[in-house]
Amino acid sequence: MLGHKPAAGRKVRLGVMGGTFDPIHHGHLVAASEVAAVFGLDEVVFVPTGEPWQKSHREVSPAEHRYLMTVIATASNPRFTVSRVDIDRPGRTYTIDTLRDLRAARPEAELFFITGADAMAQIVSWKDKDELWALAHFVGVTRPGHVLHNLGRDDVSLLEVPAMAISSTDCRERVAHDHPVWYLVPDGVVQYIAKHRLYRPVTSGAEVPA
Ligand SMILES: Nc1ncnc2c1ncn2[C@@H]1O[C@H](COP(=O)(O)OP(=O)(O)OP(=O)(O)O)[C@@H](O)[C@H]1O
Ligand SMILES: O=C(O)c1ccc[n+]([C@@H]2O[C@H](COP(=O)([O-])O)[C@@H](O)[C@H]2O)c1
Repeated sequence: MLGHKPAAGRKVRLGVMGGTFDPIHHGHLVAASEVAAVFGLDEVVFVPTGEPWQKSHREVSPAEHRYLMTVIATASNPRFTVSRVDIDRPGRTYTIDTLRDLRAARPEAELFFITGADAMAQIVSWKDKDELWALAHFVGVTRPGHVLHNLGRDDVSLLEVPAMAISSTDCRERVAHDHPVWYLVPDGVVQYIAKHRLYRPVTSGAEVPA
């Protein structure tokens, strides 16, 4: 098992960072790192979405690209791991399934689902939302430009994390306009995006310059 062993007799504390990660950026990594430190997590598993149904208004990059970028971004941290549960499950991705699958795979672990302020505000629209709370402790983290609400629940924790005004949308737009994403995403992810020409406008054969 990756991650760190807990003290004898204590349950493994497993953070779960779900996201589309198109691409993964330093805002995701800082949020996970801060929650891990404050909640004494043994491991944080990053779970790239398969079909993120609330992002169906835009084209999402193939899951394998998003998965591999997540592996590259987390590789240097011994407490960070990546799970394929959401990308290997056919159909739309719902957190209720993510948490059930992780509970089945890691019955020894106590789960902490990490979510940014924007996603937190959307939870009321998530599938089977009333059943989520029994499966994991939810930790809402601050994000520049969004107000963090606790949904009126005592069992949800709120945490201020270092402010990283970065979004995947902004990273994609920067690449599309030939602007740098160095230091917004990990170096290996910059290279991966360039190597696979992700987020570049598609040029048809007819548009080859003279
Ligand atoms: N800069 C950030 N600070 C804190 N939390 C963040 C930050 N960026 C994303 N998150 C949180 O990480 C999780 C996954 O986010 P996601 O992969 O959708 O990234 P995103 O930057 O919001 O993407 P997009 O711009 O494509 O919507 C969500 O819970 C989101 O709120
Ligand atoms: O369960 C749902 O209905 C649901 C709806 C939207 C988002 N989520 C989860 O929220 C996390 C962040 O999603 P996103 O779309 O902001 O990248 C990710 O783990 C998604 O699977 C979950």
